[in-house]
Amino acid sequence: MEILRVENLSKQYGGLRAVDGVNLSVEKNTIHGLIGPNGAGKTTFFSLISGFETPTAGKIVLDGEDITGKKPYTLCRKGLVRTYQIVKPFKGMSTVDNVMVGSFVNTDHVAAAREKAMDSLRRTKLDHKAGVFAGSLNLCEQKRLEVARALASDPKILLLDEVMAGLTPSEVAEVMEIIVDIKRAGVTIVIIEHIMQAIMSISDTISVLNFGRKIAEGGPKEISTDREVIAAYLGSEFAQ
Ligand SMILES: Nc1ncnc2c1ncn2[C@@H]1O[C@H](COP(=O)(O)OP(=O)(O)OP(=O)(O)O)[C@@H](O)[C@H]1O
Repeated sequence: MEILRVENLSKQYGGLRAVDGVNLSVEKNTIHGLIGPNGAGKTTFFSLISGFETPTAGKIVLDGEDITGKKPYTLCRKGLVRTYQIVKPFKGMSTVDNVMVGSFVNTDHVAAAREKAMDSLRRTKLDHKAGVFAGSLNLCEQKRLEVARALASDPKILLLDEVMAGLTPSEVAEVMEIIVDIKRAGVTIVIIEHIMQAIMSISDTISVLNFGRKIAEGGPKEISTDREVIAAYLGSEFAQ
């Protein structure tokens, strides 16, 4: 069953079409990977879906409702939330207080918000760091904090922007496990990631963007052998 549909989505910056007529459908309770070379339009695509940018053309439908042009806060209340490529915790606040910022989307009660935050920290294996300043967390912990904060708002669909970038292989494995657990708990995930081995092993479906256009879509096996995808990443001589 479909949870998110994007029709002919486009974003033009001056003469540049960062996202160019993309059609895409995300199935409920799946992990949908979004890959493509640098500058392909992946982050812009996320910004359009999550309401941080307004599309030049096209339509975004969440659970049957047209959400095109809706603001991030409204979308968050409807269950669509994103994380950022660059982590920005409130460094002078504790880890749990950072995560409570997400909880307050759905509750005004401090005790309930704290409980939700602690639950999110357990799911991201950060509960032992609840009381420390977020500024003292290492990169992997800060990335998990971003995920915990998003989870605390109780999303139906979670957009993850490069949550594994800059991590060691064992940290990548740990984050992969956390993401699969989140899916198992019933959350649909759309994920941008450059680490191929990670995206290939956790995604149910992968869409490939290149110069703002969707050039391929399918299961990991199909994508890894697609000539156009190989050409986009490695140069056309490799696809011959
Ligand atoms: N606010 C903006 N104004 C003008 N051009 C922009 C803006 N945001 C993005 N772009 C351009 O749009 C194109 C797509 O950028 P985007 O960041 O979405 O790509 P990406 O696939 O996320 O890349 P990366 O993998 O490097 O993060 C790039 O050419 C970029 O320079």
